[in-house]
Amino acid sequence: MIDIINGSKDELFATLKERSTVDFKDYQPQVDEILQGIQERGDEALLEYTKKFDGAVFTPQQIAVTEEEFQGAYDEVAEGFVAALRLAIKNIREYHEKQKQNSWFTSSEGVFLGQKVSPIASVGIYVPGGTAAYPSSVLMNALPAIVAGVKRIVMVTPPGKEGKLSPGVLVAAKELGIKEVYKVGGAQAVGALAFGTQSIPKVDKIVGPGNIYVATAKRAVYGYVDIDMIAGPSEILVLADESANPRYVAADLLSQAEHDPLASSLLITTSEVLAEEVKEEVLRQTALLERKEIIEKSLKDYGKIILVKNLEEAVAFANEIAPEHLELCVEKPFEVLNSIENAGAIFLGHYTPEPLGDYLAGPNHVLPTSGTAKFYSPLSVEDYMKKSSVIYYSQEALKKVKDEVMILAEAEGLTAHKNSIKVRYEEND
Ligand SMILES: NC(=O)c1ccc[n+]([C@@H]2O[C@H](COP(=O)([O-])OP(=O)(O)OC[C@H]3O[C@@H](n4cnc5c(N)ncnc54)[C@H](O)[C@@H]3O)[C@@H](O)[C@H]2O)c1
Ligand SMILES: N[C@H](CO)Cc1c[nH]c[nH+]1
Ligand SMILES: [Zn+2]
Repeated sequence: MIDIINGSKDELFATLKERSTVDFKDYQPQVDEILQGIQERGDEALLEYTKKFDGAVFTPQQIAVTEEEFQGAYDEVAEGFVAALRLAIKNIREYHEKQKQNSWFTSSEGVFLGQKVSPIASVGIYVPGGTAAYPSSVLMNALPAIVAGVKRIVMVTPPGKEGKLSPGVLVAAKELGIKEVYKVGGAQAVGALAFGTQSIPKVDKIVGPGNIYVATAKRAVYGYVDIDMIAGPSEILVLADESANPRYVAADLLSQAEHDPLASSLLITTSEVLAEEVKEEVLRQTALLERKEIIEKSLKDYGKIILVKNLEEAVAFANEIAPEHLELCVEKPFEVLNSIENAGAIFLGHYTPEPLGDYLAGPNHVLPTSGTAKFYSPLSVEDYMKKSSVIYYSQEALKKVKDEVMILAEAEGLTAHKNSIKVRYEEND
């Protein structure tokens, strides 16, 4: 169910290209119609689409999660869940605290310059919930916003047929103090956050991963609001030499395959023996897992084992693919790290499985996918902050540079610009 390719780049890149073009254009018309419905009819359309795509029937008053629903969720989560969540919150918060940028200012001879950093006022967080519920994505999206100081954090996530949200997702929101949670998902939720409805006031920015409908909607509303990035279906690339354990490698490949039929799981290895063993292990372990159908589809279409001659070739492949997650299951991972240029998150050694990063190591699990790690970075505190330049010149300091400013304005033919300098010295001279 997972093919071995012998060093041929072409076959691999053709598959990846096909995957990255399973794309927006096929879904755009339907998503545009949904967004237009939300823009024109607000809550009425939101409730209609929630019924159509999620099977949940609400009145406008039932969209927002109530305090009773938050409290009830604590009774439903498994033993140990809240303690595990609190450890994850601690690690993720500590990691993101280090990303916080401060305002800075400099001054000399009547000139005061600086950069004032402020949080974005309101942010909408999309927490996926179609085929699985993601309490961990609540933490990954909200904690950097909290660290940044965002005042209004709004969370949306799709309800199940009976109109309920996952208790784990609700507990995660409650633990972080998020009060505004709405039971809507898909493109209609993105539309509600971007344009506002009678029940959901609009936000300034929308963040968070989701399926192709969510990603297409985020792209479409960019400009009405800001967005973080298009974090699409999950990906893993394991780069392994003969020191790797085939059981661990197979398990890590399967961990991402279970997210989505469009997820991609790749192994690049220098060892033919390992390639064969991983192939067998993948079959053996899949039989023991629950989300077999998704895994089998994802591996059939986007699972590959690539045999290469040496580690240099493997690294070149990895940099070209720019995966969301890159595991370096090699004897000397820290040496290989130096040559990695493009990856959302890099996991070193045989005991740093990707799911550790998904849940509680500390770094963010919202990462660039589909090769966009060549230019995008993981979701971070910076995504929730904006900067303003600060400029002060004294009368004397302006006098020193007035001629140069007027020459530059003149060169652009902008006499009103020149005049704004000139009037100050006509009056005072
Ligand atoms: N990068 C990350 O950090 C990260 C984290 C978690 C999940 N993910 C990814 O997020 C995705 C989650 O997808 P999901 O589907 O489970 O949840 P989702 O919440 O993204 O999507 C579910 C919604 O899609 C809409 N929808 C479904 N079928 C539709 C249709 N035919 N027409 C219109 N709308 C439709 C529905 O409104 C539904 O509420 C997966 O691809 C997973 O890999 C990524
Ligand atoms: N691996 C996903 C990002 O691609 C994140 C996640 C959440 N829960 C489990 N995994
Ligand atoms: Zn995952």
